[in-house]
Amino acid sequence: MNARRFPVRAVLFDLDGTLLDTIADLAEGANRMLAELGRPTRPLAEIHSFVGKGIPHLVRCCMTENARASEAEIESAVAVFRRHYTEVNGRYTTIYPGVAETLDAMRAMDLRLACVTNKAEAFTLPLLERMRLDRYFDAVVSGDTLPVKKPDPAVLHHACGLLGVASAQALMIGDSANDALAARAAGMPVLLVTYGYSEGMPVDTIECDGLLSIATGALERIEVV
Ligand SMILES: O=C(O)COP(=O)(O)O
Ligand SMILES: [Mg+2]
Repeated sequence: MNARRFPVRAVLFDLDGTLLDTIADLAEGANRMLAELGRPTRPLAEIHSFVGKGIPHLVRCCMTENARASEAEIESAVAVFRRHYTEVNGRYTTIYPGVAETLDAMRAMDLRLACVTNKAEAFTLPLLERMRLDRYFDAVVSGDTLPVKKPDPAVLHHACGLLGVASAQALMIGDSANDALAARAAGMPVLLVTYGYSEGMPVDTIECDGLLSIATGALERIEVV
């Protein structure tokens, strides 16, 4: 049976865990931070479960999960993380299979494309350039573009405003509950990839409009209007 196609003029993509596999660089930045602060480093799988709500949240989890840290220590740890992550951002990052083909096909369909990420702008823009993905996007909304991040729907409305489309004419493609909740609240359909980072939650337990094992699967779920 064919799944329902969503009538769309734009597609909004999450970044970490959806377009790019960035976990090795995030874990390297986090562990360099922990080592500098004289704290035990953490396994990659644990850091994986901390990714999704932006850098301040990642650093807070690294500092407080089975450990203690004051607010002042967490705040200065964010600055340490940012210094290390600036050095490693993109070093071990890879593009997931099917992503470039999907973006090429969507551009050929005249869809407007945006990247909407909780990653801070200082890391998002150089990473998109380094991975040669910047050329696909008509708009990029990062974790510190607005005072709020996903799951707040304001970031998706903001991206649609930049693209000049109504939120109801856009499709969100992400990997976590932050993407799904933001899309639901913004009144747009959402598909989740099964290969990304979902904060330790099984992705098939997150309420959404469908799962994608590879990004190209999205092409069968849209109809350009
Ligand atoms: O920075 C994060 O924690 C996650 O970023 P994302 O929104 O691109 O998945
Ligand atoms: Mg993500």
